[in-house]
Amino acid sequence: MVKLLKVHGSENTFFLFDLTQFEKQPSLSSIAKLAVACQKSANPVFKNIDGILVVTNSTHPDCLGKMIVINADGSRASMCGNGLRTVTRYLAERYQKKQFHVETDQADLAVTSEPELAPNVPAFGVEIGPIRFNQAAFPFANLHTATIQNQPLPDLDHDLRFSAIAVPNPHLISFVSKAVLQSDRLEKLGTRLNSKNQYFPDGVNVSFATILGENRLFVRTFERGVGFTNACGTGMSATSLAYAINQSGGDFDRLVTVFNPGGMVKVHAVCRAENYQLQLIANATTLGYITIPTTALWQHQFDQANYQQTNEETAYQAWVKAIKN
Ligand SMILES: N[C@@H](CCC[C@H](N)C(=O)O)C(=O)O
Repeated sequence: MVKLLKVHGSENTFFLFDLTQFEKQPSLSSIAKLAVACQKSANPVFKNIDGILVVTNSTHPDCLGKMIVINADGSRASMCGNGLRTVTRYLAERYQKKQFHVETDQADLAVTSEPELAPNVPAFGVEIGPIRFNQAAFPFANLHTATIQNQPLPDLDHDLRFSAIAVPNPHLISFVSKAVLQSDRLEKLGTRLNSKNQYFPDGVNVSFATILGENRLFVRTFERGVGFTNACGTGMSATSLAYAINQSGGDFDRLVTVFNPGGMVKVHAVCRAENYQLQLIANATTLGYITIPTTALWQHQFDQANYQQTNEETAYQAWVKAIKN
């Protein structure tokens, strides 16, 4: 029997798949096929997940585990901010620790347990990084610039300004009006840059943000490998950094509140001597526990799964209602 957790951070929903339960490790390609099969499933527990968070042991000092991110379309992502909070919760509960590191594709990231957002709404804080601005980190091409920092890109759009920040997964960010946010421009640009194109050959996560007030943003993201998502943790972190850089001529230390279609997160963006640091703080909700016979899982026979829901979503939705009022 295989165990999976269904989890979310700001309604960015994943299966958390702990590979330490297997004697013989399944391949990442079989997990990528599983992610794709979930999208095609008619079973509401399986369809519409944003990806699979693979958890394995880490050999790195201080790291309680390693996270590998598989997007909904089976592609691999170097990082996932909302996902990392749920992995942090899983490891924190398993090892009874409040502060540790998690190994990710490009860095061992510091994570912490944070005070609950409301009763039964557990919260965690995760470091987001490494942070890069150079063209090779994305990569991007044919845009006639080495970095993209709050500037027009006429090849992509006739009047928007863009910033590009890799954390380390790639993000293209634009601060827009409410009218632009509500238009189809994000979908069109996200679709274009995540299809075969000459500008972002590996695709890019595209976020449109509106400024609601000082240190208050709303961010919507069209994700690489997924499409529209309720929330993108790395996207909101990169957008908060772009906001802080554009709003500040020198040192900054900002706690930015970021609303998104799935809820709200806080991002602590710090710059000391041009050294940027980001911490993302928000919920890590366990929606339920799945058990499924091993053969059924790999043959994508999801009707054989048993799903035990928790009562955490009710508490989370009550919290979302309260923050909107
Ligand atoms: N939703 C995630 C980011 C997931 C990865 C992204 N789709 C990519 O390919 O870079 C988040 O919360 O950060």
